[in-house]
Amino acid sequence: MAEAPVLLDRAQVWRLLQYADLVPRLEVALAKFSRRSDSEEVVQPLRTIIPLTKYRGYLGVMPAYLADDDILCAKMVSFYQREEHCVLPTHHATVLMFDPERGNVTAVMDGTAITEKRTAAVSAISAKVMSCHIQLLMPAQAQVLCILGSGSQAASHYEVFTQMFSFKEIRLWSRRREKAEQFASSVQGPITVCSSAKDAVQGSDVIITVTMASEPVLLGTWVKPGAHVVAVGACRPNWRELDDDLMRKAVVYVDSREAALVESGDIILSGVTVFAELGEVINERKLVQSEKTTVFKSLGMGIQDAVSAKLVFDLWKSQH
Ligand SMILES: NC(=O)C1=CN([C@@H]2O[C@H](COP(=O)(O)OP(=O)(O)OC[C@H]3O[C@@H](n4cnc5c(N)ncnc54)[C@H](O)[C@@H]3O)[C@@H](O)[C@H]2O)C=CC1
Ligand SMILES: O=C([O-])C1=[NH+]CCC1
Repeated sequence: MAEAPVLLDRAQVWRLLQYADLVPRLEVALAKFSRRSDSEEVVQPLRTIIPLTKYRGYLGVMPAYLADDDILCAKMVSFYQREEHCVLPTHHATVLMFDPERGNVTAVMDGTAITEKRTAAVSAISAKVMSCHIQLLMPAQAQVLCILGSGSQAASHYEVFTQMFSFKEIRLWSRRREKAEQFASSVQGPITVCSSAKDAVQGSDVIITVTMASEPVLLGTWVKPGAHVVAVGACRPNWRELDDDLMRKAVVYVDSREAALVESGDIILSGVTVFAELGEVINERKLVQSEKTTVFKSLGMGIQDAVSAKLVFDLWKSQH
């Protein structure tokens, strides 16, 4: 009989998952993913999405297998478009880890914390990894960071971007100003709440969009040439966060080409061509066009959850 799975709640996952450990593992996983071609080393089907139309929600199922690392994992994530004043969370996720040899479940853990931290870490990698190459995706003298949205992803992005980079100024805009003010008063650092997205964006070097919007919240005319945009929301083929103008003038990077062409409204509806996967840049198969405005369109991948969950589980085992 297999042992009962270990159960790890949000607080345990949050405590164990530290960016300093997570970022290098995600870089390796992104690189492996973009070398996948016909290999069985990384198996990650497109996620299955079940629409929950009457609740304006979706359930995503995200399995992944990394053969060399012996990681077999599946995340289930639900997400909802809530009314502006609704206080219910918009995302819930659970991760199951399996023993790939025997097939039994070894751990069941909170996947919401994993989703928050791994997404933010990958966004930071889009800025950091490319700045390790001679060409910079992130402007070399980046001084102003702008965050549009003030929810869970805004918080994790704020955390990792302030740990990994030194911005002189951080601007925050949210459609509900009081939420942005609450957020700003809960963190340390040079943060200013802006009254409009345009005010927050103009002159910013790095712009992160972390909203549940389905229409553009970021317009190309506001964006400083050469800025780096990290587009994290809009994960449905008919949702947008960025307008056509921005998409068409930027060089576009993604986490997964297959997913981008099926799930990203910003890419599908603007008709732009994806220049590279982030993993292709890490593998030095694609260069970064530093003088141009760049967009990293993130959708989230099962392998990111898998390496994060493995890290959490290994740390938990080492302490028990
Ligand atoms: N790329 C990835 O790997 C992942 C992407 N996401 C996406 O990131 C985005 C943010 O997620 P969370 O912070 O967890 O959500 P959240 O619900 O905690 O925060 C959402 C923020 O968007 C704002 N917002 C909602 N509707 C808006 C609209 N129409 N216009 C402007 N702002 C609006 C809210 O006021 C709030 O500030 C979502 O689109 C989510 O699906 C989430 C997880 C992983
Ligand atoms: O990767 C992920 O978990 C998600 N991407 C968009 C919503 C949830």
